[in-house]
Amino acid sequence: MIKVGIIGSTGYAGGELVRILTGHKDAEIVWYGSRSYIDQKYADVYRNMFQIVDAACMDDNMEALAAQADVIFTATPQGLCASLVNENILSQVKIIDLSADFRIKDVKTYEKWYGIEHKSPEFISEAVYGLCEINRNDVKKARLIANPGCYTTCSILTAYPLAKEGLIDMDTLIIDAKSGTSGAGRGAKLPNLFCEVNENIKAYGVATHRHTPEIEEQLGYASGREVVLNFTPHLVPMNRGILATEYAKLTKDVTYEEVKAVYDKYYKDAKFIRVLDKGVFPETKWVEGSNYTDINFQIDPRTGRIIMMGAIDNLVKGAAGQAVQNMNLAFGLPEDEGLNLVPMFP
Ligand SMILES: NC(=O)C1=CN([C@@H]2O[C@H](COP(=O)(O)OP(=O)(O)OC[C@H]3O[C@@H](n4cnc5c(N)ncnc54)[C@H](OP(=O)(O)O)[C@@H]3O)[C@@H](O)[C@H]2O)C=CC1
Ligand SMILES: CC(=O)N[C@@H](CCC(=O)OP(=O)(O)O)C(=O)O
Repeated sequence: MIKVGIIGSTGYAGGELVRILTGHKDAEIVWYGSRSYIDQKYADVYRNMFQIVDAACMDDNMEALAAQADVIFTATPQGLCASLVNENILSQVKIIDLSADFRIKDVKTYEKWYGIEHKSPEFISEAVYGLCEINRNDVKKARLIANPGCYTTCSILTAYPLAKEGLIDMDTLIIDAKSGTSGAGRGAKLPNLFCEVNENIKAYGVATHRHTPEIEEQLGYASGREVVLNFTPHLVPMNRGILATEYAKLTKDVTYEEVKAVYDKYYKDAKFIRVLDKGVFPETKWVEGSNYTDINFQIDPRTGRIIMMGAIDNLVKGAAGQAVQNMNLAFGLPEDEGLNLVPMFP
């Protein structure tokens, strides 16, 4: 049994980790970390866990937790994991960080976009970017895994095969993405109040969103060149889900079948990626509650552009599901253990 500690178990991403790991046959949660609910029953924080989780919440003492666990998930605000991790901890336990602390390889870029000082830059280079479908082999050997962001997971997976094969002109790539409000976490924030979000759609972080450099960096590795792109996120009145619509000029004349073959080349064995049938486009409802990424595309011969679309559940493939997928890989388990979550509808 893998002993799991979760720092930040009382947030939305942490709560989803608890939900998924409760059904994982090879994992046992030994630490329900919290800042605000220490010593209170976890099931009082999330009543869906009544009679399922009996434990009380604990603090964020990573040193103490490292002595008890095989893996620690940090589902905490930006900067916290970097401030807690050290060599002694990493020599005892694997860490899967759901925040952005170890995602971006250039510390100055991280500090610029996040506006905070990085407290343990010495571990950035060894951290593996945990986008399982792309970095599967490195994840298996990693002791520190940087779980990708929700917008980034969806945006990168949607464009990755075409970027890798040089089929799209990276200078023309534009990503328009929409997210449900759980993406902003459980903490009370004025822009996320019911009256601000309900019956409303709004762009935010325009030209400044912190996922921009993460997407640029990863698609840069894929395409073998520097990528600078426009990424515009929107908040939509739903609980979960991300839909990314991406536009780029094609570098050559290609048919539907040729592009489909490129997606199949990269994803045909990827359990959690579903390239949809011709003319069927991703919808957030069809992936909700699951670890799937649904993808499809449409060539527009009139403009010479391709329109690519991807949908995920931000809390599952965009956070906790992907984190568990990373854990499975890192511990030599089947990649889908505990993750056979059938999408729910309606
Ligand atoms: N929501 C999403 O869709 C996604 C989130 N993420 C990332 O996951 C992380 C968590 O996000 P999310 O769950 O949405 O956020 P929430 O605001 O819902 O939860 C934050 C969690 O962190 C804990 N926490 C806050 N401050 C501290 C602290 N100083 N010390 C210890 N624990 C602390 C909170 O504890 P308590 O409640 O007990 O005070 C809570 O458990 C973030 O880095 C986020 O960027 C990544 C992908 C998707
Ligand atoms: C709707 C909403 O507010 N979403 C969050 C992204 C959540 C996420 O995945 O981002 P990280 O893992 O990088 O924190 C945002 O825009 O900041």
